[in-house]
Amino acid sequence: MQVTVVGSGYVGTTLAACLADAGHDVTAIDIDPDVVAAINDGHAAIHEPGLDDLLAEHAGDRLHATTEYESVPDADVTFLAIGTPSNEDGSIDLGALTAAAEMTGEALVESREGDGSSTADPDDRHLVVVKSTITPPGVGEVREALFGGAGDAADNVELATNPEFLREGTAVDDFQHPDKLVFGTESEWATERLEALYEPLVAATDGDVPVIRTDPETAVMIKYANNAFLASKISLANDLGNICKRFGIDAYEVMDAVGLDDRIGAKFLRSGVGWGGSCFPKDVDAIRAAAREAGYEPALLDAAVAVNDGQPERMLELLDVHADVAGERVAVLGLAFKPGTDDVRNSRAIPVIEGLQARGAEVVGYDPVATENTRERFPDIEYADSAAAALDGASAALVVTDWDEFAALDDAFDAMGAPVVIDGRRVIERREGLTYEGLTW
Ligand SMILES: NC(=O)c1ccc[n+]([C@@H]2O[C@H](COP(=O)([O-])OP(=O)(O)OC[C@H]3O[C@@H](n4cnc5c(N)ncnc54)[C@H](O)[C@@H]3O)[C@@H](O)[C@H]2O)c1
Ligand SMILES: O=c1ccn([C@@H]2O[C@H](COP(=O)(O)OP(=O)(O)O[C@H]3O[C@H](CO)[C@@H](O)[C@H](O)[C@H]3O)[C@@H](O)[C@H]2O)c(=O)[nH]1
Repeated sequence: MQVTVVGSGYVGTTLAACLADAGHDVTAIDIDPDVVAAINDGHAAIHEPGLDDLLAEHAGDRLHATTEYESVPDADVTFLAIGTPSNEDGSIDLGALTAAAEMTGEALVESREGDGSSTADPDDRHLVVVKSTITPPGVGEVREALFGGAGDAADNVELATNPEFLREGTAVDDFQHPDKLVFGTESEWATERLEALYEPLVAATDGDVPVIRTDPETAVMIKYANNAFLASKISLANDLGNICKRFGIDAYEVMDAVGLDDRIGAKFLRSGVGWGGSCFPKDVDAIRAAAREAGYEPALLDAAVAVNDGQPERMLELLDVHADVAGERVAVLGLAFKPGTDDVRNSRAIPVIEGLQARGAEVVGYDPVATENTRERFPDIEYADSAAAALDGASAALVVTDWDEFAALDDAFDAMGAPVVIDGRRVIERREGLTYEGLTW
């Protein structure tokens, strides 16, 4: 199939590379020429394990990147994978996505004018699929932008939604081995087209991927329910973990046992400094705002956010018990919102660094891949080239991201003055000579 992917960020680049790998001819569009140049050069503008290998294999062959929308009319499917960030009040900002939808519609008109056709040709229908995470009311807004751009050509265009569940750090593997596929369509034709598109991917997984065929609004609600559930699950683990800490009980021992209950499951029960990233915070905020707009107060989701927002400060309060860090060098180990990515959007490192700065500490940060992205937010703190260099001469260390390499740190703590380690992710072993506090254990 001919596929166009509009937006080449974490989701769009993964989608484009994996669809090319599945045998489709893919054009990746982005307004950022550097992103386009990187893809055509066979590597990604972001850090995502496995992605560069796919780009190196398919760029210039089944995968091309461009800043132009020219490939849209010839595509069997055009995906919109544009960011949907938060407005100040937490509601979804659809500005970039509706702009891209309108440009996609306009590209279809131009092709219609180009070939002189004036009536709807049922064999020449265009399926435009929203990959971005959008609220149910947002579906109508994107449809309006797309059809508005398409004008008279709109009768040949159909909108569908196909939310994405991949995680950063494991994006390629998640996309290639999905737990489920969700097709939100308005016709059998659109459903069949999506089935045909995903067929090689499903076949590669022995064909046992559940497919949910539903309407566009239900499909996007499934995505929010998914993220809201997972974020709340972690917040519940954090709430219970904070209680455990008060009683001197190890929350990990407790939750490991709780997770053995089939009805609960073992995943996403790791308590600590909380959930960050480009998805959970903004998506939980967006669905809370949409619920409120519709006249419903989402009390449980409000509480999940409140617990999450409190965790970085709880970490700093534990530090206060052991050290006055004013004027002291303090290491922050891990800047990315999770291991395996260079993404720092809503990383828990941000409130932790701000809290340290408010205490007058001299912050030195270390992350294997997220330093440059953090520098944009905190240009004036020191950045170390290794965890050991960050710890050298520091009077305290705060572990914010569970990178594997931190678990291997041992002698490096000897270079600290009077070593205090506050572990927000349970990666460091307690050891002799180390004043160690786990956030919930
Ligand atoms: N990041 C994730 O792990 C993840 C997972 C599932 C779903 N999602 C959802 O997918 C969507 C995209 O997320 P992301 O993290 O990939 O975003 P991103 O910010 O990494 O990428 C968006 C890209 O779109 C480009 N862009 C903006 N306007 C454009 C336009 N008019 N035409 C062409 N390109 C344009 C930007 O330059 C950028 O490269 C969001 O709705 C997000 O919630 C993200
Ligand atoms: O037990 C856990 C698991 C995760 N986290 C934190 O939760 C955040 C999110 O982690 P994760 O879900 O692994 O990464 P994301 O890439 O944000 O993926 C989430 O958000 C994506 C965007 O919507 C969805 O597609 C994914 O299904 C969903 O897991 C990170 O800060 C993690 O440190 C915990 O604190 N405890």
